[in-house]
Formats: sequence, structure tokens, C-alpha cells
Amino acid sequence: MRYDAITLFPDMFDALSAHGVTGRAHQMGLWRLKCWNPRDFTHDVHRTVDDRPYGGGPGMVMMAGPLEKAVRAAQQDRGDDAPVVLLSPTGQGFNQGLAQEWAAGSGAILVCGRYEGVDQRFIKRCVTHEVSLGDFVLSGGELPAMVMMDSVVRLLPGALNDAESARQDSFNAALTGLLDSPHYTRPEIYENEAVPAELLSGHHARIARWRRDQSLALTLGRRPDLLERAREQGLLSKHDEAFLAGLSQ
Ligand SMILES: Nc1nonc1C(=O)NC1CCNCC1
Repeated sequence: MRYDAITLFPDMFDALSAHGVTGRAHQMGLWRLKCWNPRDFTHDVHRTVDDRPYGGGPGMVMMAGPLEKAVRAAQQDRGDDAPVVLLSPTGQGFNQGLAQEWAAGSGAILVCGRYEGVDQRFIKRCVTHEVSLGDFVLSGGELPAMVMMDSVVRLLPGALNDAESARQDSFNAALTGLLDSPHYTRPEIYENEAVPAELLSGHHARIARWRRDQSLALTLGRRPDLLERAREQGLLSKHDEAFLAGLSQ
């Protein structure tokens, strides 16, 4: 899995390649990252990568030339036809499904915009996908790129140790489209509040049922849209539906 980041701030990506699960996976060679700075593809003394918007308006726009040269250099270096993904609020929404789809691939070239945006002619010539982290405006595409890479890398075989991957596979309600159930750890009593008895029972079926019911209740309350999607995808059992019906009475 190789990612190429087109970015004015390559140092930001140390957060991913040097720490935690993604850092360990990087150390293990499960994924690679190479950054390309558009400033290195300029030829003027000021190394200009942005300019004022035609038609007026606030802020600056990233110029097409340095961006395209950086993308072409990354493509040449990769030698494949990897997707060229522009991180942008106007893109397709990122979610776990897209993370799983990307984890089955060989990586991508991630274009991290800054300023007000990027020249549309660069998008038309080079970009294959526009993807959004969510409906909010950030200062740059680097954080969305890192969030997306994190969600993909942790799905790669070997990235999580056995305990982590067991949790990832069997209990992670997020993978089934529901919100995750609450978590508890020692001490058993904290500020006079005890851990739910079901979790102390040692009865795995009861524990799984309790967790599933908690996920269903949380999802119904906070993200009914996700619950409906899980229902449409046939992910809710008769027991799930009976539990939900009981909540609505
Ligand atoms: N939300 C977002 N999901 O992906 N990118 C997002 C974003 O806000 N990008 C900024 C938009 C303004 N120009 C600088 C980049």
C-alpha cells in the first residue's frame, strides 16, 4: 500500500508514519508514504504556488501548474494508475465502506489543498476522485488525508495485533454500520459507579447481546439514518428488531 501526498506541509505526515498503529505498520513495511511539495515544482524566485482568484473574492487559489507537475512526478515514481484524490468539502463523503474499499487497493495520490481551493483546470486534468471528510471547512487537506489513511492502514492484514484485530472483526459495530457500544475497564467501581453486571458475567453470549442492544439503542437515538441503512442492508436480526420495538413502546 503506497500513498503519495501532494502537500505544502510534508512534516505534518510524521504524525501518521511515526506514531501508534500506523507508525508500527509503517515500520513493518505494510504501507509507504512519499510527500511531494508543489513548491519544489516552481521556477520563480518566490516559489509561487498560489495567486488571486479570477472574478475577485477573498483569499487565494492554488495554481494548476505546480500541482500538476507534482502529481505527474508522483505518477512517474509510482509507475501505476493510482487514483488521484482531491480532499475537498465538495467531494463524496468518506466512511468506513470507502476505507474498506481503499484497503483492498494499492493506495492513492492524495492532493491536499490549501487556501480557498485549487484551480479547476488542475481538477479537470488530474483528479479522479474528490472526497470529503465532512461538512466543515478546514485550513488544509492534510488532516483529512491523514484521517483517511489511518482508517485504511488499520484494516491492513498485520496492522493490528491479535487482540486488536479480534475486537476489530467481531465487536466493532462500526463495521456493521451501527454506533459502537460503551466501553469499561478497571476499576470495577469508579466514583461509586459500577461496571454493568452483564460485562462481569463471563457469559459471552450475554455480553455480546448486551453490546449489540447498546449499539442499537445508541444508533436509534443518535443516528437513526445509520439504523435505517443497516435495516435496508439486512443487517438487523429478528432479535434486534424485537429489542428496537421494545424501545419504541
Ligand atoms: N472538509 C474537508 N474534507 O476534505 N477536505 C476538507 C476541507 O475542508 N478542505 C479545505 C477546504 C478549504 N481549502 C483548504 C482545504
